[in-house]
Amino acid sequence: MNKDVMISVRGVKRSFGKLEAVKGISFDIHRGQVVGFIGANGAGKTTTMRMIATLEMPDEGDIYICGSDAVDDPNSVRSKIGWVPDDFGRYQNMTIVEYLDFFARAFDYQDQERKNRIQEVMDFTGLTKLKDRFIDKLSKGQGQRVCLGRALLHDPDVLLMDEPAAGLDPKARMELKNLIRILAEEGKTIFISSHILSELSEICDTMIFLEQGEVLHHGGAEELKRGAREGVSVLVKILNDPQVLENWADMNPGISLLDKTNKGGRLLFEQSSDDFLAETLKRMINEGIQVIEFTQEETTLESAFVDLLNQAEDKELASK
Ligand SMILES: Nc1ncnc2c1ncn2[C@@H]1O[C@H](COP(=O)(O)OP(=O)(O)OP(=O)(O)O)[C@@H](O)[C@H]1O
Repeated sequence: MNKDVMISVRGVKRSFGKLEAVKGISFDIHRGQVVGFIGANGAGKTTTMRMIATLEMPDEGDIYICGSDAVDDPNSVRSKIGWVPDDFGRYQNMTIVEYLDFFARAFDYQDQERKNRIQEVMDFTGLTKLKDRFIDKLSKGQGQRVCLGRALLHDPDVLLMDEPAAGLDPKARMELKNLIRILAEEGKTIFISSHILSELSEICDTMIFLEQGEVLHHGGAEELKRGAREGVSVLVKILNDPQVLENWADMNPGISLLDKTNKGGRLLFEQSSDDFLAETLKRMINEGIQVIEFTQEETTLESAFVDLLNQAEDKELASK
């Protein structure tokens, strides 16, 4: 196997009773990459992450972390990964420093080396000032930093983060993003799940989209936007009844209504050339539509994702 492949998932399946949560997915993640794992609720993200973290066994398929087999050699895998779950067990009457000390001992750090490592991790995650606070009394963001700190104690090459930004306020999200950026610069391979697309696109090199247990897309944000839809979306506001715009789009091949708004709607033009747009606008006006706004929209990651889902649904319907 290529030495640069840090996470390799090959034909992995996992069912719970009759429910096929993960349906034979495959992907590779390379050294130093920050990869977003995106999908709706129930898409199978946590199940996949838990299998990579050796907390769940696949029914079929293989998972390798830095070349070690997650099924046959889970202990070796555990020493190479840092697992940041979406929440963690908050023991009572235990301070942050005691908590980190417990795990540092489990990782076999001795004496001064242990103290130094805990201090480094607390400095990095901004926990030094809070070190004597009880972990069951921390805010969501502080708790998330403790989770990250614990995951970093043994200096793993691979970091798996399940919904790390969920429930954080904007400042805490920004701080988390900065920490992820620094870790990526240090060469760590980071795999992060989330439903928040735009947020991940800022920090991820590539994204893997999961839908009902299958990989729909694996690539960069720009690639996704390009591949999602041909043509261009235009927001049109009119003075007439919005129904007029829908009727007009129905009669014009190559133009369709993406969605209605209270003042018009978003149209999809199959051709995106400026000439075609200018010609169409002229024709709309000549045909009695009182256009007050005509704005070409950039494809957002969210709309690209929705288009991708629609395309997948259309394909499924066509195959039935
Ligand atoms: N232990 C389990 N027993 C039964 N069903 C499960 C179990 N774990 C997950 N599932 C089901 O498997 C599917 C995938 O769940 P999973 O938690 O992996 O999705 P997810 O993409 O992480 O969703 P979310 O964003 O809501 O966390 C869901 O339908 C879920 O109900």
